[in-house]
Amino acid sequence: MESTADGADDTSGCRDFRRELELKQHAASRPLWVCPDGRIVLEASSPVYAQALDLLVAISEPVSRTRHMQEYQLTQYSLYAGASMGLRTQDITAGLERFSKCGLPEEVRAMVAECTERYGKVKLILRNDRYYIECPGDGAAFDALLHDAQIAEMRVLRDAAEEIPDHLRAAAAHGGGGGGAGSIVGLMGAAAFDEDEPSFSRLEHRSFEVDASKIKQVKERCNEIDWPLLEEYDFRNDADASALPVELRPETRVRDYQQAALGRMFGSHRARSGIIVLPCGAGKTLVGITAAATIGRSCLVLCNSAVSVEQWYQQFLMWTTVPKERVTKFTAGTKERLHPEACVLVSTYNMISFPGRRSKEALEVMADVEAREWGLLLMDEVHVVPANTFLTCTIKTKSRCKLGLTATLVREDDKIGDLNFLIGPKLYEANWLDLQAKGFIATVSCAEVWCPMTAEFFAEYLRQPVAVGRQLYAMNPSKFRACEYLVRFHEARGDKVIVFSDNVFALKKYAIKLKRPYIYGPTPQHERMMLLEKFKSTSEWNTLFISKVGDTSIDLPEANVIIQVASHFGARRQEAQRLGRILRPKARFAGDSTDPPPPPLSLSRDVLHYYHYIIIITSLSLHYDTQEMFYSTKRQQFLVDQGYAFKVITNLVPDGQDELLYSTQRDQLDLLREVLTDATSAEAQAEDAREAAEVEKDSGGAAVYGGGGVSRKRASMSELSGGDGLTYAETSRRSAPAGPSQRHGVFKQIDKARQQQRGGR
Ligand SMILES: Nc1ncnc2c1ncn2[C@@H]1O[C@H](COP(=O)(O)OP(=O)(O)OP(=O)(O)O)[C@@H](O)[C@H]1O
Repeated sequence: MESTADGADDTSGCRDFRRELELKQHAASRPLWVCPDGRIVLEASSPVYAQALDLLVAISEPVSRTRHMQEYQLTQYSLYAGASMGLRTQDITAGLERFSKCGLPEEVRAMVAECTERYGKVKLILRNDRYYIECPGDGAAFDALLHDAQIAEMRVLRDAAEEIPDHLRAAAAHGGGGGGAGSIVGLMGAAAFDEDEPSFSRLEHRSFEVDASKIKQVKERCNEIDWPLLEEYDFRNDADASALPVELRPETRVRDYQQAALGRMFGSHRARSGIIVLPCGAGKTLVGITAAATIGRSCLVLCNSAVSVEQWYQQFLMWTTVPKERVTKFTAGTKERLHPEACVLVSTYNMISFPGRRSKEALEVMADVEAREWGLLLMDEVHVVPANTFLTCTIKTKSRCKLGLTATLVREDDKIGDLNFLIGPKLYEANWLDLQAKGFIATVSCAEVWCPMTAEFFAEYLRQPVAVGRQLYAMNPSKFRACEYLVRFHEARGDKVIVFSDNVFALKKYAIKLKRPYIYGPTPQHERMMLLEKFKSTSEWNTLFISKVGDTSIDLPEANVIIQVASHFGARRQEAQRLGRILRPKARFAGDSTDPPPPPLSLSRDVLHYYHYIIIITSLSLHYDTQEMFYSTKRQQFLVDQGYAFKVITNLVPDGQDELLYSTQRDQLDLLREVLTDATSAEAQAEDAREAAEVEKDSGGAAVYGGGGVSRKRASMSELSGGDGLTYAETSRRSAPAGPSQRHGVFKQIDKARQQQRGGR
């Protein structure tokens, strides 16, 4: 490899760090490679893997977590999260130094220092309907904010004495406040009791009030001047909010990873706002409910769809002792008034942010929602909510603490940064493979089935416009036969199969030809319920064809096989969500049952296995990728990064399967004619439009199906994780962990210095 003087290799994007990093003694027993650009590689086989992982989860973003090697990236936000959990600069550098095979690069030290010294030092507190900025014990932060002209405009000037909150005033009376209330903005020197420190140490609580209607601007400005706000709620000392009578039921057992996630939220005996990331089916709902029960104040839950509202409602009653009358729903179909005392309200993002005219009942509920100071705002599936809807919800509701829950902290619309900004840092992210190994989520085999296009379809594919091309690969006879083969194979094993097709035309054709039921947007609710019930509880139908309405609003706990025949573009989240449909292990395998976790996958018939197939059309010659291969690779990226290896099956259907449909050339040509006539028909197009509208409605306007913006390039470790020697080398330009524009200032300065050095040579 040709590399430049500083080790950078411009052609491959790789860098050779040998000159910069020197191996330490006993390097082999240390698990980390820490690169000067903040990338960290962790060896999963190390005996101190678990300890090193704990540190990395707290301070970095996972990029790729394959079975043997994992890659992480230090970012501004990840270090912010670490600092907000109480990790000090020296804790982080000492931890990295201890586990690193080489001396810690100066750049990394500088970045850790710069980010952690400032983050977590400025807090935004809601108290008695007023927002305060507090800088406990940090005079530099306080001075910087106090002297900032833009923040000065958003301050609220009141009488200084009024500024001191009751609990601090009481503390001051008992403990003797240090310093005096000095400035016109109510500078306080009151002492506070910190539960973290049993010695009752006194902290200087410098604070001032800011305009509640300008919170977004205040946050933005604080970010700009590098003093980001941390939202923390001292719920134990909140005498103003009435208590919610809620406790977890004695039989509720919170799993260890759920506890670990909650530990990150409540580590300082206060509630930190932020995001918890757990795989689908790992029990985010119980995590949210436990957080609500811990805070014990009014809680507003926002979800994506009415189906999720119902699930949250039921689970609140199932896991906790909260009186039924204290839990209400607010959806298009159910508009219950809030309990006048502390309560739980479950609603959708759309209901809260709806800009149009509302019914009288809805107006009344909304007035209650807006008037109340919520102890906790729980936001489910935060990664899918459109940025504006999200912003409106956070502005319309006043909450002391916000918790976002998600399975996939990836978006195709480049808005992930907004979540950090509007909710808070990521508090915890579970490792999918660890939960799989413990039996909490199912062990799934993933495979990409490659089917070469038949010659006649390929000739048309090259000639036809893109939209028709899509129908040609969705309806290709070789794909159809692969699907039919898999359906029959798995049905014969007693499996329950879901076939996903985003292409309505193909969905109907497949289902009708194979004589299996299908559900798509226009399927009436009662028919959906009937079909799902039959699928779940009888052996009459073991395969169900579903369009993308199944991504968000249909609960399919019985399925253990997913086959994907046609998908829209390259949304990584959608892929993960679909896999999530089968991740919930069936009762006998769940990690909290007394049964042992499932054995490693084999094809024995007495064990329930989970399969995720993606059938894609390849070009005849395999000399170039079809568009479908291109998008499929992009879609898999997230799962590959979670450690899933996709096996490639190139010869799925054995010879002599003549009983499969479209086995003769005549049948195939008939199909081609049918596709060419129907695919371009106005009816097919109208159908697609109806489907899109239906999905939009079901998901509460939250469907984000990404496309473009993809570049093919050699990626990091996920390249190595493709099954059977295949490399998965595509990554989204937008999702690349540390592109130049996302890099921290320290790295930018270093890059600039390097460029200047090079220029000078
Ligand atoms: N601690 C626990 N003990 C027993 N069962 C649990 C526990 N936590 C979660 N579950 C069960 O696991 C299943 C999945 O939980 P939940 O629906 O909250 O998952 P999720 O993470 O929200 O998944 P998705 O993203 O697919 O909605 C549910 O049946 C739930 O009751």
